[in-house]
Amino acid sequence: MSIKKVSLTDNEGKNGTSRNVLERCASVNEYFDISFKVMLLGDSAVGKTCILVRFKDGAFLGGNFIATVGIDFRNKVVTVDNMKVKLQIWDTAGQERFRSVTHAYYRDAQALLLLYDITRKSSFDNIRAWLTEIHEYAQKDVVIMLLGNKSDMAAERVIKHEDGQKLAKEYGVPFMETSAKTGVNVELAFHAIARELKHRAAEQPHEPKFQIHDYIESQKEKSTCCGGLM
Ligand SMILES: Nc1nc2c(ncn2[C@@H]2O[C@H](COP(=O)(O)OP(=O)(O)OP(=O)(O)O)[C@@H](O)[C@H]2O)c(=O)[nH]1
Repeated sequence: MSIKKVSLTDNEGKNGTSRNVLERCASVNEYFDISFKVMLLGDSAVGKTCILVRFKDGAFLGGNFIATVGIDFRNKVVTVDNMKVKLQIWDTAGQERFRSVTHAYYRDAQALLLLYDITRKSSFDNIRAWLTEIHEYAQKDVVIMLLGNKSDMAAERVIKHEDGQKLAKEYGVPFMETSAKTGVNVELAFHAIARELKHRAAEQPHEPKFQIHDYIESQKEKSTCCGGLM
């Protein structure tokens, strides 16, 4: 699989990425009605690339860990209420040395998936610092979702589900635990984001406001047992 981890370095700057983007845009011709940019953020090795690969290709990138260099993206079109919603999903490098590169992309994102690793406390402790960066660089109304990844690693867990929930509540953002390995809640996370963004963009005055928290709770069982998200 060719996704990982090479697109631009500190020295290449934004031009390297623009070229990359144009090449990819030319090759993407799947029909869509509306398009949004989503970014994956969080410490190195929390599983951002694996979550993206699971969602895009339905596969798990096991084996040796190779850190992302700079930033890369993949597109996926999902259907929301008969509307084709294209998610352009940016996978960022979690390593500190790439921060200045990734900051430049925050302001274009309509949604941010912020990940920690349930087996690594430091990745959870750093979530507050990530949220501070988000508030500094992202759009004010950006949709944020907190994900505790690697939920399949029950024996190594150090962050309780309730702790993730509590932190998310403090910041008023939706939360779920995911596993790129088993696929648990991965589709659901992206579908909830797509739905929230679509409703914001195409909201009718007479329609009740979309409630992302309620949607997630109502769909959780379906996504794990039957693969039938609505
Ligand atoms: N068991 C398990 N391992 C995972 C999961 N997600 C990722 N991993 C492993 O964790 C390591 C890091 O995953 P990546 O997706 O490369 O992490 P990343 O956040 O993209 O890292 P950077 O590119 O450095 O920012 C890899 O060895 C993956 O195989 C998961 O849900 N479960």
